[in-house]
Amino acid sequence: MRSMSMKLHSKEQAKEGEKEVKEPEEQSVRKWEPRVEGFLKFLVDSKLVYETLEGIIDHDHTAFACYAELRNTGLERHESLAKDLKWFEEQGYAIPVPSLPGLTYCEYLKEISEKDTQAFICHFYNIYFAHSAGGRIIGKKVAQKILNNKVLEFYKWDAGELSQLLQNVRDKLNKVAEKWNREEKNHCLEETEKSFKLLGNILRLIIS
Ligand code: HEM
Repeated sequence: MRSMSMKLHSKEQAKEGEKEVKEPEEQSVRKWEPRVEGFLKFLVDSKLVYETLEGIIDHDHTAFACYAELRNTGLERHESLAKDLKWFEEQGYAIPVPSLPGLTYCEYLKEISEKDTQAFICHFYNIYFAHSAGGRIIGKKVAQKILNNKVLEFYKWDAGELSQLLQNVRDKLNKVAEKWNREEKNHCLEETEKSFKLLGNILRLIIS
């Protein structure tokens, strides 16, 4: 899954990226000119996506037992995002309602979680791992440019060393995928592009 994702990065986003820059969020983060309003839209939509994802994982699905293996990984983000939004509110910012990119992604996640485990797992991987890699770079740059270097809860992992948390999840995902045949594995990989598109639309809110 990792190599599939790395190929879909632009050359400006990551060294291993292969895509030419076409969309604004594919430019180097150094060139971004974020504003708090856009960043808040991004945080609100991200909270909705993590809430949806974590709700699906926590819900008892008898037909999709593998989701239960992905509970309590320490990567969960919706509570930290709730704290960050509360902080912005206390600073006097108006918190926007969720916008189309977040709503669209959530609808899609709910839909595939019920009928397409392989696709759902691809999104699970990309959402958490994108945030821990590029997401942290973005968080740092945005904080430098518009938040006086404040480190938001979204970018802190209290459950343990991040590299170890990620490794545990990689192991769990590999265990889940061991049970799939080649066709199912390919189907999971093919979903990567969709995940880039949907997450890219949410990222773009930062510079909207
Ligand atoms: C501005 C946008 C982005 C930037 C700057 C960025 C940057 C990066 C960087 C620097 C890495 C680390 C490569 C390494 O290990 O050396 C990475 C990894 C990764 N990114 Fe992104 N990325 C962005 C957007 C995305 C999006 C939209 C997705 C998926 C929907 C994504 C998914 C991933 C994944 C899955 C990894 C691999 C993590 C792992 O398994 O270790 N990234 N990204």
